Amino acid sequence: MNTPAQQGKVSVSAANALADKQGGVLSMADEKAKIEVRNLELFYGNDRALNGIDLTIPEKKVTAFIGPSGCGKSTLLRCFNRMNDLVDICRIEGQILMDGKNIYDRDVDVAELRRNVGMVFQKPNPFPKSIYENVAYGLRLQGVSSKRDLDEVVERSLRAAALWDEVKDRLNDNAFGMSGGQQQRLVIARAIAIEPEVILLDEPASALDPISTLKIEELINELKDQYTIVIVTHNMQQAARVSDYTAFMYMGDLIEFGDTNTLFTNPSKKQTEDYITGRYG
Ligand SMILES: Nc1ncnc2c1ncn2[C@@H]1O[C@H](COP(=O)(O)OP(=O)(O)OP(=O)(O)O)[C@@H](O)[C@H]1O
Repeated sequence: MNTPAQQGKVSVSAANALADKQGGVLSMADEKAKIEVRNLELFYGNDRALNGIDLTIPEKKVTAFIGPSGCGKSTLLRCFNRMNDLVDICRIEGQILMDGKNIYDRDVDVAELRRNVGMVFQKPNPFPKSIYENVAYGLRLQGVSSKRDLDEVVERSLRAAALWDEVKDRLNDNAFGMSGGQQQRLVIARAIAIEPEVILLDEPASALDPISTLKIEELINELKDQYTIVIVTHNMQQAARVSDYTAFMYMGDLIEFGDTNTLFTNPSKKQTEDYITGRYG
């Protein structure tokens, strides 16, 4: 159950975020599993980047991956929509179940998987098209051509991405004319437009100014009622502010996973404590 504070606006500081969450300790026992990672090993050539990860990502919650540079956060995230398939030297062992089905089974349609699992990267990557066409892009690919249907989805997606009011009068302008923060919300609107169930965010705010970062964090908080969200972040305060659950990784291992509040205030492993108190990383 979310606390009222979690359902409301995201606090500005990590301290407040954690204070807001007091009394609302979450338990995986109450969650529905969306993604189950089972004994996942991942190799780049002969180098092992993930060492037998076991982890369950809960449905319609925000899960953050934290840990020092190179510990495997992005690598693990990219397994969830099989982005690593694009890396020739990458090989995986183990399983990733989404709604109980192994997404690495031979009969899985990878294009369909990627429609269902949207991804947003560190650097906003709008297409060199109008704001409208960026959001309509995925639908057009699916063969939707009715202007009324497209208009409706474009507006709904831009509203969901908290961007509609800022752009409704310039939908035909090129997306490159938007600020970085607006571009990132546009990319999120583009992802939402094709109605994925899972949204992967790989350091979505690290290239943005503090105000744009706050908007993205508020947006994440609003989207989690509808989507399962997994976010990689270097910023521990951000993880504390936006996530319900946090996974701490170190050198390809999952060291600790649990309720964000507990992980940041009462970690069970010394390595987690050392990291969150800034002793390394
Ligand atoms: N395409 C690739 N080819 C070879 N090795 C890779 C590739 N991508 C990542 N690695 C290696 O895998 C390990 C994990 O990298 P990854 O980018 O997943 O870590 P990370 O925790 O996300 O780091 P950062 O926070 O710096 O982004 C690192 O040793 C990295 O060098």
